[in-house]
Amino acid sequence: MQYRQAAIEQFVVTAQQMRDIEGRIFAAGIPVAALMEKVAGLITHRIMQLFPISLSSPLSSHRIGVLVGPGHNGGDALVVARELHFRGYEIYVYHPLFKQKELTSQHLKYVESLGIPCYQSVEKLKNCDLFIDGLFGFGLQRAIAEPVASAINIINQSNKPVVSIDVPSGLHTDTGEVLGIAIHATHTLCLGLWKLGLLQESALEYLGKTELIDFDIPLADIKAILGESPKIKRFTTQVARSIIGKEKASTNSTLLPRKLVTHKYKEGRLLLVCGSSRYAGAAILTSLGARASGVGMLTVAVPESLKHLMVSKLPEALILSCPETESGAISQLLPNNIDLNSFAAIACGPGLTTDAISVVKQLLNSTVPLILDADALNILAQMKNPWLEQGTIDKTRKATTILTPHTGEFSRLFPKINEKQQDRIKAVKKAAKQSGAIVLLKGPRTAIANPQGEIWINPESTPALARGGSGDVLTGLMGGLLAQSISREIAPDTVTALATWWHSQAGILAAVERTELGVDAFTLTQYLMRVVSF
Ligand SMILES: NC(=O)C1=CN([C@@H]2O[C@H](COP(=O)(O)OP(=O)(O)OC[C@H]3O[C@@H](n4cnc5c(N)ncnc54)[C@H](O)[C@@H]3O)[C@@H](O)[C@H]2O)[C@@H](O)CC1
Ligand SMILES: [K+]
Repeated sequence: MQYRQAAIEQFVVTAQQMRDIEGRIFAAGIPVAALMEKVAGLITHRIMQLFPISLSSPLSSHRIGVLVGPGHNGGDALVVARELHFRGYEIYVYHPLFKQKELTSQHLKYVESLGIPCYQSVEKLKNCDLFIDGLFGFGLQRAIAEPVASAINIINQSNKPVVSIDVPSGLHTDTGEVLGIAIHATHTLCLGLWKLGLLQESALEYLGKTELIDFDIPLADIKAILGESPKIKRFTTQVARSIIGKEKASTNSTLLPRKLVTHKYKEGRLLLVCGSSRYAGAAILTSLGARASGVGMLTVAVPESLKHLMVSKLPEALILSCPETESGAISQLLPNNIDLNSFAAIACGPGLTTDAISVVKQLLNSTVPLILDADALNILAQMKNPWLEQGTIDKTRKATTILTPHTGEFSRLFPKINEKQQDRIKAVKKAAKQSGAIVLLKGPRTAIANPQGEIWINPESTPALARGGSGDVLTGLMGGLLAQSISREIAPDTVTALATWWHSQAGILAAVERTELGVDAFTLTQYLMRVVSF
């Protein structure tokens, strides 16, 4: 993949950043109208690919309703309307009574002069087969009012495909929040750079298939606004491949290829602390996740009653049987005389139950990179550890700490940060700053923040992963990758994002073959390796 394309797919902008970038290119000399022509030409081309006029079907199946708002989103839509008209599509325009921007108004005048029917009632478009939504883009400032609200409702009820230009009209460009009502698109063609709101969960059901239309904004202008190393990035497949590194010569910073001269301890030494007599399966799933990471040496600490089960399921792992509480949780790790600091990474939590409190305390005292998940997070929340509010967890521990909560665990850990707000990205950023840990907030668009405010967003996932045990697999996989990353100079937040991407891609792959109902957590572990055998 070209450098430009790879970079562009990672960048994420707010409406204001997009305005600032746009301001720079206009100031540099490109006329606004010229840019609109260029962008609309690219949109036209893409729509013709998605909805081609076939010679065998009558043209009437290509009646397109174009929804035109007052700003330049409406201007884009009018240029697309004009071009599709010339290419043989039957076009009908809806433009509610608005004071239009000058350029938009000129395009409307020309479209009308071509004899394209233009209406102020959306009812006139009821026979259209497809709609193009150019009501509002990143200039939407307030809730959508009548008559546009009713028009959007009618379009949504039509069950016809809708292609939204830039963002589905009605969504807030930054938070993805619905301002009154929003278009339910089947396709969103995002212009130039990914808008932050399209990565927020509140937007997901409105977006349909999303793609970026790159219109050649110079990288220098993007970097002038976002900085040399932008704070918020999408963790794309290309980023993942560059870290896994199968195709490159070993640079000491990729997982593959392995060095010819190596040994198991050099390839990561991981300790998993998981399971209880009540949740034995969690220990198995976590371990199978770790196995798929390729980690050199896996040690799993479980309550003694699980030892035989674990040995039978994971013959390659060293199983440490630990004394257990009456409830069947691990009571302590120490009697095994293990030196916690000899591990490259530790992952703790799945199936632990909250009775394993002394174990979590012991692990927090280690100086090894530590992932805390599931019950380890609940224990941490119960401990009301002041670190969580003083931004010092990593400094106090003297090693990286990664917290991987889902929504419920997040609100227990960080009760003062209201994650139920629309903006999960802001919430995870605050949590990382407040605790000093790397925080991963799970969901359909998992976000990972480090204490410096750098954020990775996983841009693709599947609801097939909304299933018990799926998170345990992630913890194991992440642990295995973290253990291998230590000698490879891969930043821990990048490893966290890589594990998230890998886990989602395995879910997507499994769901394609088995439907979204067929991806139980054990099956998921069987697909992990296939993600990287590209
Ligand atoms: N940023 C770029 O580089 C480019 C942007 N272009 C297009 O321009 C769009 C942005 O254009 P604009 O800034 O004109 O913004 P919009 O087209 O999103 O609309 C802004 C207009 O809507 C009005 N408005 C806002 N909220 C309203 C509401 N709730 N009810 C009624 N009226 C409301 C505003 O007063 C303003 O007139 C982008 O989304 C994209 O489609 C492209 O033409 C080319 C390149
Ligand atoms: K739109």
